[in-house]
Amino acid sequence: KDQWEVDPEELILGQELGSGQFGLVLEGRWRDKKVAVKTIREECMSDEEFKEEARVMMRLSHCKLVQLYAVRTQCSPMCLVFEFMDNGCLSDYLRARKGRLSQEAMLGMCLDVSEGMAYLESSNFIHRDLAARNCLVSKKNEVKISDFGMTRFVLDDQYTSSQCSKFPIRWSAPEVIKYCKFSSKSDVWSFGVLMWEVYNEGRIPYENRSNVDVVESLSKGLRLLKPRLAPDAIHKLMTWCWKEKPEDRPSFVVLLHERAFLSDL
Ligand SMILES: Cn1cc(-c2ccnc(-n3ncc4cc(C(C)(C)C)cc(F)c4c3=O)c2CO)cc(Nc2ccncn2)c1=O
Repeated sequence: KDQWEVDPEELILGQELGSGQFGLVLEGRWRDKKVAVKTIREECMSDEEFKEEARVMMRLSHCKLVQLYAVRTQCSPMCLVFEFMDNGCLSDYLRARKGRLSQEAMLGMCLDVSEGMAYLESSNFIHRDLAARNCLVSKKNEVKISDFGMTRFVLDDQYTSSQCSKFPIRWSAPEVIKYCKFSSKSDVWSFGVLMWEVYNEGRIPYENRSNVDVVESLSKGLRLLKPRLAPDAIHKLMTWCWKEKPEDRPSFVVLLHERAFLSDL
């Protein structure tokens, strides 16, 4: 028995949190902690490679990543036991607090995400779908990164090929849209869009444009406009994240040390 294998007796399942990408997500209790339990339907995830990956994901541990505590792979449906994030996903959180978000709160959210992403970057782990909808908010209003790397297990090719409707075009770097070339620098592009979401209180990027229009305007060098609430220094960082060439974009560790992010100023 792998030490990460959860003991079914220890896991108490509660009510539904949502129907996640791979199956139901339930509230639960595990070893006196409140948890979120993700059940994984076999038909929507390739089994073996996932088990191996689960061990990698459990080794990724950082205060700004949603922690994977344990997995149950020995019986179906497989399930993943995560730390519980009381305030749900960041996009809903932003929309619910529209008009009430302070500058400190918005800057803090961007800092939280850049810290978690700098850790993933240093672990050579690419998220592949960084967006406010894939970040979660804790009881203490900390933002943590969720579902990193999980797109690789999505069997539904509506998600995975960039021509299809469910592909996150509005968060994707040009080289991802054109050649599916993922890297930490393509995560940095997505982080720029996430900052835009935060300072636009959860609005959809390129709101009234179709995916085709978005791709076309990006190729002409057009970019998202500065959100009304964003200071110039933050907008400058966003546009740096949206440089056409990946090598011209900052790394997360460089972003972390940017003046606009140094909260001690
Ligand atoms: C850990 N966790 C997960 C969730 C939760 C619930 C339902 N779906 C999801 N999602 N959301 C998004 C998602 C996205 C993917 C991609 C492969 C990247 C496309 C893969 C997933 F597997 C999920 C998933 O499972 C989550 C996110 O994994 C909700 C929590 N908390 C709350 C609290 C209050 N209200 C609602 N949720 C929580 O603490």
